[in-house]
Amino acid sequence: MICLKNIVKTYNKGKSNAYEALHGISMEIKDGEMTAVIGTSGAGKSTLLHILACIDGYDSGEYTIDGEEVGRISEKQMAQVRNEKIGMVMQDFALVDGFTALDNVLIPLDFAGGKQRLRKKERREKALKMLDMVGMKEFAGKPVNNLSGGQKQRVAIARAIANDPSIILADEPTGALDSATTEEIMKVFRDLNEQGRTIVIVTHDPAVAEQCGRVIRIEDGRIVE
Ligand SMILES: Nc1ncnc2c1ncn2[C@@H]1O[C@H](COP(=O)(O)OP(=O)(O)OP(=O)(O)O)[C@@H](O)[C@H]1O
Repeated sequence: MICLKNIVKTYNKGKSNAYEALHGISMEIKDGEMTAVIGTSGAGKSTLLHILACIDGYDSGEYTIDGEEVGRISEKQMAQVRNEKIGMVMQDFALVDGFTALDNVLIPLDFAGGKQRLRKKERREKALKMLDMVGMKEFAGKPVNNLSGGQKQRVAIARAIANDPSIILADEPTGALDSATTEEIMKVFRDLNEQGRTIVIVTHDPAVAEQCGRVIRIEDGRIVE
């Protein structure tokens, strides 16, 4: 499903401060796999995740999702792939403070275009269903700034899955959480994986990596294990 062949990524390409962060990454992630990406600070984990998420481009190599080469499509098509196929979860939750949990989950549903677009009432029902899936339905009307870290991350996961993406990419999703809350959030990811979603989690935490079916270690911009 996800296939990277010899991906090279240089920051500040062509400038005096150019820095090659990925030196030729090749890997395959199959449908339904739950994969951890680990490695020391600066190894290139976030860089790789941003490429997978179609947030960042790359210099050379080939990246295909479901056989479609991402590098060859337009910016607009890339945004479409991002919206339809990928859900992102960040360490700092990236929720809109002051918005309720429900309104945060509604954001991707309100932005969805084309055949994915639902009517207003259906969008609300869908958002509530997503909150229910992560155990947060009863908090739907609460402003997210009044929630705990673990609750915020649940809302962020509900938002990430709102448009039914097949791939969930998470960048240190438990980095701001204590170990008990980390365990709860990992249970949410495992449940989503069991429902068939492909999950890639960048983490520093061995306890998180341990719960993934597969671990990819990156050092110095290369896969070493
Ligand atoms: N926007 C940027 N401009 C220049 N260099 C960058 C940029 N982003 C990252 N880098 C460099 O690329 C390398 C890989 O960074 P990346 O953030 O992918 O590492 P990481 O493994 O995610 O690290 P961490 O665990 O600390 O988040 C680092 O040396 C970093 O300094």
